[in-house]
Amino acid sequence: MTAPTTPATPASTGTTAIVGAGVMGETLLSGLLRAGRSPADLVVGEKRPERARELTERYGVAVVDNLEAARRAQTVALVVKPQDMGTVLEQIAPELRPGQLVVSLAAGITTAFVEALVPAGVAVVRVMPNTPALVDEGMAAVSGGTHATEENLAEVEALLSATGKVLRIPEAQQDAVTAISGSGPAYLFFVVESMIEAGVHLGLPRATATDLVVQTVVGSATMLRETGTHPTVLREQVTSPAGTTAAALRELEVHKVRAAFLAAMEAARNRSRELGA
Ligand SMILES: NC(=O)C1=CN([C@@H]2O[C@H](COP(=O)(O)OP(=O)(O)OC[C@H]3O[C@@H](n4cnc5c(N)ncnc54)[C@H](O)[C@@H]3O)[C@@H](O)[C@H]2O)C=CC1
Ligand SMILES: O=C(O)[C@@H]1CCC=N1
Repeated sequence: MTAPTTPATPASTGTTAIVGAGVMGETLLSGLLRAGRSPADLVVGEKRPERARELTERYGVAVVDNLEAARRAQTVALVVKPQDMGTVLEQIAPELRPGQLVVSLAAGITTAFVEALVPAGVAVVRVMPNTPALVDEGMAAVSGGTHATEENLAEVEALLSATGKVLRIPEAQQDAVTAISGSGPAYLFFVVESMIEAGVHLGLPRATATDLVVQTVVGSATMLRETGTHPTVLREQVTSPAGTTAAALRELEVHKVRAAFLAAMEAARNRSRELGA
């Protein structure tokens, strides 16, 4: 039996800055607040003024310019698009000082890229999170850069374990991890959408089809986690000889769904590499 992950309260690590408060930045921010961090210990850098106002109203956090965020913080989490990382690092570099920790959550961006743009003595950690962190069911993978210490990695793990499970991995695996757990929620939502549409096609009301699909996904995911049983075994348990499931699975094979997942995840891994090149 695998125990569900219990969100932990992050250790007190001084002020944390979140630069880039879009989907993932807000996910991190709200998770830290749910885990008991005080809004006074958090500071946000966000370039869209209307978004900045929204975050201050919703969470009571200070939104300041990026330089000020870097000045105030001990740990700076960068949650902008990979294409914006160079600009943001160049903006904040004058305020970064030895002993600070920079955490990049951007797909593809390597610790070497970040290290080349920050002063010597600034530690760098790379993270690939995912959006289920919004409901404390996130999956984050963490890799240390050249100068990251055990203490730096432990701090980032504590920050992220507030919103789900955390794995420490070699950085060489980060692009593949991005293709699995980083982008993975989108594949599952796509499957859910497809199943709901199919239910509607079979004549069910949309609301009924949605309830059936969502609970089936939650129940199946809970079985996987709580029993620890291999998915093949669980699938076989549903598949009666010459039954309905066998008929459906044959169609999934005919339509090459397995091959499609392999191609899709290779494409995501390759795109992650390109973003970091
Ligand atoms: N959305 C997701 O599921 C995941 C996203 N990520 C990574 O998180 C990062 C952000 O992604 P999203 O949140 O989806 O994008 P987003 O577009 O929702 O958020 C990016 C935010 O950064 C702000 N921004 C851009 N330039 C800025 C600057 N110079 N200073 C301050 N703020 C600036 C934008 O206004 C925006 O609010 C990306 O690097 C992505 O690879 C990683 C894992 C999952
Ligand atoms: O689509 C993207 O590039 C980001 C990284 C992983 C999930 N979303």
